[in-house]
Amino acid sequence: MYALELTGVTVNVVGRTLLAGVDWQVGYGEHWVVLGPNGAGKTTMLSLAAAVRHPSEGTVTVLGHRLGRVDMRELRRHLGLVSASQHLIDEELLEEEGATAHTVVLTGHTGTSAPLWDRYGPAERERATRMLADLGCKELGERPFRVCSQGERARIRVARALMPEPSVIFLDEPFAGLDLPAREDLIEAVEELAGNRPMLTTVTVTHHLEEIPATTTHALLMKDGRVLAQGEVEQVLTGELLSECFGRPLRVERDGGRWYGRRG
Ligand SMILES: Nc1ncnc2c1ncn2[C@@H]1O[C@H](COP(=O)(O)OP(=O)(O)OP(=O)(O)O)[C@@H](O)[C@H]1O
Repeated sequence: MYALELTGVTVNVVGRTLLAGVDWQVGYGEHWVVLGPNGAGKTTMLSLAAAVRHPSEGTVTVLGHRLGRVDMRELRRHLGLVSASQHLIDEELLEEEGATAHTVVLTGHTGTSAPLWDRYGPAERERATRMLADLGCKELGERPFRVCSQGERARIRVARALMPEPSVIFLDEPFAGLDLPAREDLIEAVEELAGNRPMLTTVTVTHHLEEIPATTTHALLMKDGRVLAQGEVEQVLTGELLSECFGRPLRVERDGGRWYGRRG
């Protein structure tokens, strides 16, 4: 059984096709990167796999449950989504309330923007502290989220998404806007998550080869709402396929498990 399975998936909105004929299978414990130019359909595909929206045609099966036949809210409890474009929590509200980083992570337990204090016991508080530690930011626990840097917030968001012990975590451009040290810290944290949680499945959308964690096992390239290539990362991240995907000659190099791209 796959963690995620999309078969013949199409997404149409008025007058436009955002995805067409997408087939994709993600096994448990695999770590995928999804690449493609702006507007290729990456976020749209993620929102299907993360049980946020339904396809117009085709089937989407998440953790063995077919969308359309399952309570999406219940299913989402087993999925962690960190996305700049799909705000799942009202961070402004948390900032206004002066919520600490620890409180923001705790809200991941209930999947709410506001903390539901009567739902958090010692076990949840302790877990929130552990999730912050796993993301390398234990010292931020009592710091107001409002004053945390972009890099710190990025890690706090991932810690929050891990609170309900999801089977799959989706990271939609998690490194956007981070400076080099913050980016490297988050990449290292994602690599450690993959290393420490053998059953966790991850799907990361990014624009830059430099941002691909070394633990990535598979890659999928999108172009114009279609899947151009998918499979094991070494087979897919080639100069030839990336040049076709982005529409200009590109060269790809690998060093120490990480990927680098430049014009060809
Ligand atoms: N509800 C909608 N109605 C019309 N067009 C939409 C809608 N949602 C998305 N689109 C369009 O669909 C295309 C794919 O969007 P999507 O956000 O999936 O792309 P993406 O690959 O994630 O892009 P980016 O790298 O820029 O984030 C874009 O051209 C976008 O403008």
